[in-house]
Amino acid sequence: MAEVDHLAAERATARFDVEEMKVAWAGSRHAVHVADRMARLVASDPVFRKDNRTMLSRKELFKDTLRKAAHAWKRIVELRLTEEEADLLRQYVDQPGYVDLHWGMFVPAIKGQGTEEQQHKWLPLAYKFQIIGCYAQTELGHGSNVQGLETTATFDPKTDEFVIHSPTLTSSKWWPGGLGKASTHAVVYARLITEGKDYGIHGFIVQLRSLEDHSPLPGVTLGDIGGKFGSGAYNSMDNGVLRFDHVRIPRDQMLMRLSQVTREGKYVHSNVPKQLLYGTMVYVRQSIVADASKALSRAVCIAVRYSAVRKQFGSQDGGPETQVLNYKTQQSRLFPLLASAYAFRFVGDWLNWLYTDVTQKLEAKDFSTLQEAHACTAGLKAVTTSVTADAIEECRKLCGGHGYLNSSGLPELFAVYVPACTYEGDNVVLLLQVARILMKTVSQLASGKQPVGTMAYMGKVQYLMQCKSAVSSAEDWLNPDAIQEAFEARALRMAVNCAQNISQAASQEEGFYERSPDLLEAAVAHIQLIIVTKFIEKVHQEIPGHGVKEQLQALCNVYALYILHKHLGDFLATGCITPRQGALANEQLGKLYAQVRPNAVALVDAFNYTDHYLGSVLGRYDGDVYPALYEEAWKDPLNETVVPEGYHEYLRPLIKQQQLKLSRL
Ligand SMILES: CCCCC/C=C\C/C=C\C/C=C\C/C=C\C/C=C\CC/C=C/C(=O)SCCNC(=O)CCNC(=O)[C@H](O)C(C)(C)COP(=O)(O)OP(=O)(O)OC[C@H]1O[C@@H](n2cnc3c(N)ncnc32)[C@H](O)[C@@H]1OP(=O)(O)O
Ligand SMILES: Cc1cc2nc3c(=O)[nH]c(=O)nc-3n(C[C@H](O)[C@H](O)[C@H](O)COP(=O)(O)OP(=O)(O)OC[C@H]3O[C@@H](n4cnc5c(N)ncnc54)[C@H](O)[C@@H]3O)c2cc1C
Repeated sequence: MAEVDHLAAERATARFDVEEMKVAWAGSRHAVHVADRMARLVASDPVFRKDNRTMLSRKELFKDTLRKAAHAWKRIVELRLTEEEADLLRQYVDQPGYVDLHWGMFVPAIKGQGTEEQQHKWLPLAYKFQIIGCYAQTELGHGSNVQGLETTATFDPKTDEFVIHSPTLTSSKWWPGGLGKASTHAVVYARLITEGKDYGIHGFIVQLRSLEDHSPLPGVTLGDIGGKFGSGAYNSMDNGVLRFDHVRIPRDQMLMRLSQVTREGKYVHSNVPKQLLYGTMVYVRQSIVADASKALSRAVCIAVRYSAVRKQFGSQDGGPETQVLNYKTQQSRLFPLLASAYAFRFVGDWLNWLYTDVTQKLEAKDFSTLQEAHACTAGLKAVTTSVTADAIEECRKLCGGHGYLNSSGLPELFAVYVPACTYEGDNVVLLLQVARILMKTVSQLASGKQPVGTMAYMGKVQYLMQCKSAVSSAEDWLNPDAIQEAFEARALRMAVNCAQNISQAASQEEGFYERSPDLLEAAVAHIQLIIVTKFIEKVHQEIPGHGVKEQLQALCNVYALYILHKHLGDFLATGCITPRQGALANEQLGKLYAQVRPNAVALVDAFNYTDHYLGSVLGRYDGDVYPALYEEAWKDPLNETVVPEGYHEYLRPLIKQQQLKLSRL
């Protein structure tokens, strides 16, 4: 706790119990406690220092990442941390590195696609870090189009081996995190060829480097693909390039849970949907949604605290200046982002539940919810990451000039976060997947097939296509049914409009292609409906703690009405609401901002972030921003000497030359 609390007055105006809000945010009292312990463990350990990160060279940064990963592992073993604790500890270390891919994709790929025997063999090695793995799918020539990958795995029945080969330059694996320098093994996705036939993409466990001296194995060419956007940020990760020259692996290193190749070379596909091959991506997409709320809440925490400290204008008569947080424009830019952080947190929890439920059904050979899992993970990943990336940049602007300093933490957060819009599926490509499923659902309505899950609202097509909102005052927009109906009608009407337009094209495929910009918007409307619905459902639950439910209710309304205001064109064009009702929603939004204002600092305190994790002089818990900014500036390597290096070579001769010229005049 800080000695001087410059934000004490702000904290005193909160109308709710912050400790209970921490529980609502984290999910349980236990979750608050564990997260708190792990965050403090990391913050108090000098090895995990990160304030100098943006000043390190790429090589220094990479070595620092290796050091932190090794130290984190040492602490996890020494303290016998549980899986939950270890995950949190790694999260608070807050530096992307090979371990993210080892635990986040390599292990899940083996768990999801390996047979029991394969799991038995490989997982214990991975769990103890006797091998380090990555996920090598994307190639130089293809990322989005997984079916277009070119690497081959040709079965050789003579030796009972697969021959892994990169036939072209574009078949080089390109991007996998951890591949460039750290991994000893990879799950490699390649075209399976046996008995002269190409059976498409399958996963294979391939050793890449020696376990003795880390040198690449014969036939394997490996390296890092080069520096990436921003200083520090994702440059701690060794995204890599990999080529194979007829590398042989035993047949049993093909991941054989979904399909097998027999000793004789026969291809056998189990009676399961082939899309299960994409299971690891589905798993990571749902975790990315949970991460979006973390990244967004960090940015919002910094911007809210700083906006409460920063004062500008309003004191002509010598009185106090205005806190920038009191400007209505600051509130209308910032509070929807605060509400979005909470909205993404709750939809992330729900998505995690859905994922677990679908996984259990898959175990029981029930594949009926696979499409729902794909649509929800793809769509929510796309919307939450796009919003979060834009929001971090907005928070930087909300912090004025100081937001542009590395010490604000925002440039690095933006640089590290923005590739989330691309990795694990480009957001446009993923939204088009959602749109395809929407079009399929609309086309099935005529046959009387009742849509289920998050598409169930489409079953009310007769009503939703013609309903008119009953809102007649600003307060009417506080009724969740009014919000729900408007969002459902907008999403359905946009989808039906697209379907009608597509049906007029020469073919379904051509219509889909021509109408894809509209389809993207329809997919976004559907996903926003899911987020709003899950927030409303959350607020309907019993939520303990003085004032907590009321605050969440207000944030839920802010989120919904902000989306309505921002996409008013959709709501009006589809005739769901009138211009007057749109204006009433905006009026209510202004009232909600006033309600949020006294609670704003406490609402970001509820995220319970340590100053170490926030990594921002502007977002400090104690609000003592100016001395920290001043002190931080002097730490820059440029300030190590009063006269800069290069003065004698470049500045002095220039100045002297000009002086000489002037003296001649
Ligand atoms: C200050 C800061 C300091 C540091 C801070 C530190 C941290 C910052 C904070 C946060 C960081 C954030 C997150 C971190 C967490 C994790 C991320 C870590 C690292 C990132 C690693 C990245 C890895 C990767 O990118 S791996 C590669 C991913 N690649 C892709 O996603 C490729 C995308 N393409 C596809 O998925 C597919 O090709 C396609 C687009 C879906 C098309 O597939 P195709 O087979 O061609 O199918 P279609 O013909 O379109 O469809 C056929 C049929 O299948 C259905 N389908 C498709 N996919 C699925 C599926 N997954 N599941 C189920 N069904 C599916 C489709 O609907 C269709 O069905 P139908 O036949 O019924 O119509
Ligand atoms: C930081 C980072 C980490 C990564 N880590 C890994 C990893 O660990 N393992 C791994 O295998 N891969 C990894 N990747 C690769 C990543 O998964 C791909 O870059 C991603 O899936 C996008 O594919 P692409 O690069 O082929 O983009 P492209 O598909 O080439 O996209 C280019 C443009 O084309 C558009 N586009 C493409 N197809 C369509 C379409 N059908 N309709 C309309 N527009 C379209 C896209 O919207 C985009 O604007 C990583 C990438 C990054 C940036």
